[in-house]
Amino acid sequence: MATGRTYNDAIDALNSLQTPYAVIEARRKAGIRPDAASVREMRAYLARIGYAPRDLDRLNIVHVAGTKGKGSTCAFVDSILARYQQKGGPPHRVGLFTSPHLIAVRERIRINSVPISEELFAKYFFEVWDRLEENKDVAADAAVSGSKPIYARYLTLMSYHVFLSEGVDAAVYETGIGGEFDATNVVERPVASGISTLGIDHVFVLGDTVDKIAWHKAGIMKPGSPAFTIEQVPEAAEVLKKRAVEKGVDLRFLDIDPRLVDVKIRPGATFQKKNATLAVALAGTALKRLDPSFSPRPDALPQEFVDGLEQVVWRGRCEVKDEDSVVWHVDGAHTVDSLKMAARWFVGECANRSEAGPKVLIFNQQGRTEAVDFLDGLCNTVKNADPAGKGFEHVIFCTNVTYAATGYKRGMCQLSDVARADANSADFVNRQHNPADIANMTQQRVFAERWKTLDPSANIMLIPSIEEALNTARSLAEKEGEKKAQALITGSLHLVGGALGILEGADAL
Ligand SMILES: Nc1ncnc2c1ncn2[C@@H]1O[C@H](COP(=O)(O)OP(=O)(O)OP(=O)(O)O)[C@@H](O)[C@H]1O
Ligand SMILES: [Mg+2]
Ligand SMILES: [Mg+2]
Repeated sequence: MATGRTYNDAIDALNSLQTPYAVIEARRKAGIRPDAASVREMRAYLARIGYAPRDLDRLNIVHVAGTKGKGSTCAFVDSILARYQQKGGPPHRVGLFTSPHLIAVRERIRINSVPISEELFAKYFFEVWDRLEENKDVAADAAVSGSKPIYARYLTLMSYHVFLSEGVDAAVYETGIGGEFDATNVVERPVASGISTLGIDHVFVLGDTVDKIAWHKAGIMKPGSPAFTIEQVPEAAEVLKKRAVEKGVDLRFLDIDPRLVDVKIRPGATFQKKNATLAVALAGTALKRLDPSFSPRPDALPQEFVDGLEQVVWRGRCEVKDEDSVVWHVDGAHTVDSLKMAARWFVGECANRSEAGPKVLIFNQQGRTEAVDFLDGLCNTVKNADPAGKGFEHVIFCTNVTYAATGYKRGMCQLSDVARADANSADFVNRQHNPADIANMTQQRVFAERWKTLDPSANIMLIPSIEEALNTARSLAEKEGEKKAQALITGSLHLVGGALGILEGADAL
């Protein structure tokens, strides 16, 4: 264990808790999945750092699960609550816990919408670390005696300590994977639970059909707490209803809130209005809990809600950055359905721009073999939207390594590089992928083969780093001349975080 106590030391210690690729593979082969023991273990860790689940009641937690739109919904709720906090509250301090991060791990734990500082992160990280060390045997569960929780669980545990120590009185929690067995599911009495759009993702852990996935997500509903969801595909809706009845939970299916009609939600697409609808219901329930006299007019949203929804900042989703020769469209979609949404959004943006030049795709996915099936919808959505049936002229498949020169050191690095990684890059360290696949661009080659069958006229390129991918797009654009190239950067949040870091430099966070 590192001897120092700096932010950098905290990040190194945290990275040592990542499950290595070899272990993930071994578990997958043995068919080991998270189960009820996961939440039991989280409770035991919570006890070791000095809290009982009922202590979490002080946080007035809004808990959100879903396949897509969790983070966006949480960001909307946070932004609405922030308007009340800024007026003097309640709430007086708002916590936000999300995953994954784009640029720095601190992004996952925010107070009043701002990522906690490096100093606070280091302080609370090591307080949790020390308590775990000191109370090795306090846990009722033998499985966790003496051990440390893995990466995502450690951050979840730490977030409770941060929020409780900092006097947070309303906290918004995004689940990591699933719900029933997720680390965030130690909360027993949330103020409200929200389930965003359900679809297919994390098939190994959650199952390969929407009903199995819905079962997991429904696990965040708790008796005594209202639950909300939006329109779902029938198989998912059925499971949610059934589990709500079993648990005795009042689950409401919300149609798009008519009060949003004049609210400028960005992007103005239906999926985002669903996220906003869910957020309005969740924030309203939280505010009512904090202040029983809170009773907004039924026919119009309070100004604080409108401002919160219109002014939300949620980086890496549907972002446009206009440069001299390229307009970058940046979206972290990484499932079949959300990539279709992202493609539709991109096409809409291009259509609004009279000077739109050639279309360029920069795509990365790492580690998920099913990702090759993400490409069909992406390719066809763009082709079908073009009157001449033209898709992307240039298609770049890159790895998730950020920089060309420093390679793995700044990117998703190998175990041996963890110690050498510098302050900023350590947030990107990822031991969960096979380094050989990245070096050989194995997955990118599979993508290229598929794209050739989808669109034989496309100019397909394999590029080893995000930095070089962006530079390639720029030089293609300059060659093409007067019309600005329209680039879509999508497929993974690692790609999007890396790209924003390069495009914005030090200002990225
Ligand atoms: N309700 C939705 N339905 C379908 N796609 C969505 C929805 N909301 C967002 N998306 C798409 O998914 C992307 C990721 O959104 P968001 O970060 O809110 O999802 P998430 O559930 O937090 O995903 P993650 O698995 O990355 O944590 C967005 O950029 C957008 O393209
Ligand atoms: Mg996910
Ligand atoms: Mg998320």
